[in-house]
Amino acid sequence: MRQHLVAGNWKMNMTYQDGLALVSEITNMVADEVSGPQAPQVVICPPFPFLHSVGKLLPQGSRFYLGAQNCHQKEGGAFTGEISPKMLASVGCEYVILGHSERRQYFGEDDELLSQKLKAALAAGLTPIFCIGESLETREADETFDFLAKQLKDGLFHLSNEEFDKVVIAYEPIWAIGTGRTASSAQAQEVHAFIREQIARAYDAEAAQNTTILYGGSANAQNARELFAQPDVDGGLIGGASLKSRDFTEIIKSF
Ligand SMILES: O=C[C@H](O)COP(=O)(O)O
Repeated sequence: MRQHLVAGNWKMNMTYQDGLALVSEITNMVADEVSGPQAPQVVICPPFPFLHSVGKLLPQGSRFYLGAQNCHQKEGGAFTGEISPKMLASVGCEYVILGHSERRQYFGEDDELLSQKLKAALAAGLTPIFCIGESLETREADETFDFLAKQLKDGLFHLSNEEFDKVVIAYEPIWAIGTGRTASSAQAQEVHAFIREQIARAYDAEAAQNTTILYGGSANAQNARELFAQPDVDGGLIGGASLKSRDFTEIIKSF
């Protein structure tokens, strides 16, 4: 179901102690300052070792949810060092980020592997936050829309209607991630509207309207309000600014 949503992706940052302190600050600030029908769901995505403890700090029945940054494609077995979707669900995770450009770039995750991960995550009852986004080279070559259409088709549109219904999409232009160079609100809106068009073609108009589509890439307390005001931008996948309680809370308040 389409909804306002802000997810904080901590990536490989924070110690356990700092992470728990951050979550306590955020939950307290949000409880005091955030309310109303426009207020988003908030997903906290810490590193694996912190998941269980962070989950315990999230108030039950509140707007907060726990998410992971990745998962393996199998339910279990001899895969040393890996974490299955079932394990994530068992520690209270409800979301998992998949297809982040850092996973694609540094860990060689391709559409075939991501398809398997998506299926596995859905089978375990997790909501995937599936990331797509073009490089600067692709944008400058004026190939953004072809590139994104292919990422959607190969990465996501193999899902059944019922499966697709449970997926959140995050548009993250690679050139904007961690660079301080945010996509303009017009650029974000243009791509988000394009994504909805592609969903309508692959599924139907209702699916397109019901999909939650987040923007990610140097979103911060200063630019979130304008980004979230765009008709097809439903929220954000936040990296750097999710590591500071005041900044993250301001972003959560930006609807
Ligand atoms: O997952 C989050 C994105 O990669 C955005 O990161 P950023 O906000 O640090 O640019």
